[in-house]
Amino acid sequence: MSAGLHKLEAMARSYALAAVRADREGRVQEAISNYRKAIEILTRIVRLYPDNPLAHVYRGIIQQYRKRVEQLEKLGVPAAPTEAEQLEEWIVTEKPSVRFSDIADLEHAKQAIKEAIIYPVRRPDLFPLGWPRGILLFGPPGCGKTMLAAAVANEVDGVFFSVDAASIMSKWLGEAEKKVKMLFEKARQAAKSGKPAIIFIDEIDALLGVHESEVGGEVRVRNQFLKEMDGLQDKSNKLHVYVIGATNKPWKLDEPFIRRFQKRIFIPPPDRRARVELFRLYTRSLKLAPDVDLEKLAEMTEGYSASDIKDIVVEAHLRTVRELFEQGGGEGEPRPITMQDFVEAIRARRPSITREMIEAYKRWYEQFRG
Ligand SMILES: Nc1ncnc2c1ncn2[C@@H]1O[C@H](COP(=O)(O)OP(=O)(O)OP(=O)(O)O)[C@@H](O)[C@H]1O
Repeated sequence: MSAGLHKLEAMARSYALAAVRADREGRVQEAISNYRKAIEILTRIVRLYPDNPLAHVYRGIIQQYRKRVEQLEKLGVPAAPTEAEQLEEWIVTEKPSVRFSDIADLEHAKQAIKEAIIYPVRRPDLFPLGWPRGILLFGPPGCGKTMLAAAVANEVDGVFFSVDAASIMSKWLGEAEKKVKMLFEKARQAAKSGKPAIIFIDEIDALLGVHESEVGGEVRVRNQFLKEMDGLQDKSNKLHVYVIGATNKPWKLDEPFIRRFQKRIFIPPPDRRARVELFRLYTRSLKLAPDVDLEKLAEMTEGYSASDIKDIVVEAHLRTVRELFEQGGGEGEPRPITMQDFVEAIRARRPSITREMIEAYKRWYEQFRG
């Protein structure tokens, strides 16, 4: 008997037990939810393993649980959230406030994104051969991938759907596929109402999954995703739905996946000049002592990400605030931040990015330049 079947049966059993226990103890919502999960898994078992000798027993149990769920629902308890409502919880559709001008450096990435999204949104007539709908941002953590995606949505006055791939990979079999479908459906609806839709999927490599034992569940999520991407790319499709995927581990993506992201943009760690810009950006509203030399700080922070640099500035500033509370009772203003504050904040923090990481990104890019 397959390990997959065993695993499913064990899952079904544990939901069934939880459901019956909750039912017996009067916890109606919990009982309904566990019965439903047990039904879902048993249905899957029956579908995947129709020749299993216990299949007819499972069918009987499914019927029985369905009836019980109906009875419990009739007890007048508040309706459980619908599937659509549950699925909506993990999609963030906030309007981002970040703009390109808030992002230090990354000029080539900004330009590439303008050409891939902003120009086609504004003048689709200038792109008779079509344009890419999938854009992959890859590079070390904390260097602006999320910021860039949010800024694009803002610049085109679009609707921003931000999801984390790990949160799509729900532990309930089948649900992850539905989530992917629903995400694209919502984006298409938004685009039909006239606004460009930007789907941002962080850590997109997680969509490929790692647990092969889940009876093909992850393969189906991946296939659903590829199918949705193909739908967007269809030449006759004039809707402005774009998918921006971000990853720190592009080498985890397989070829069919990579192919759907026609545009691949490397988001590098900040170089010396960019680090000066970041220090300037983040110290803009702070009081600095005359000895603070931003060029020198940039020189000292090779290998630090943009996010690290922000944290260093926060820490240096915090030292002055801490002092004000510890020594001055919290009255008045903190003293200006000195070079020493920055140096100590840098010392207390390791750079997040190594030379080997950069080499690995470059090697990958050489192979899949887009
Ligand atoms: N180029 C940049 N200019 C200004 N601030 C930046 C830049 N890049 C990153 N930051 C700062 O670092 C934080 C984290 O950046 P962001 O979330 O965009 O990184 P990321 O590349 O998406 O990282 P991850 O892979 O960890 O999701 C931002 O909220 C911002 O404060």
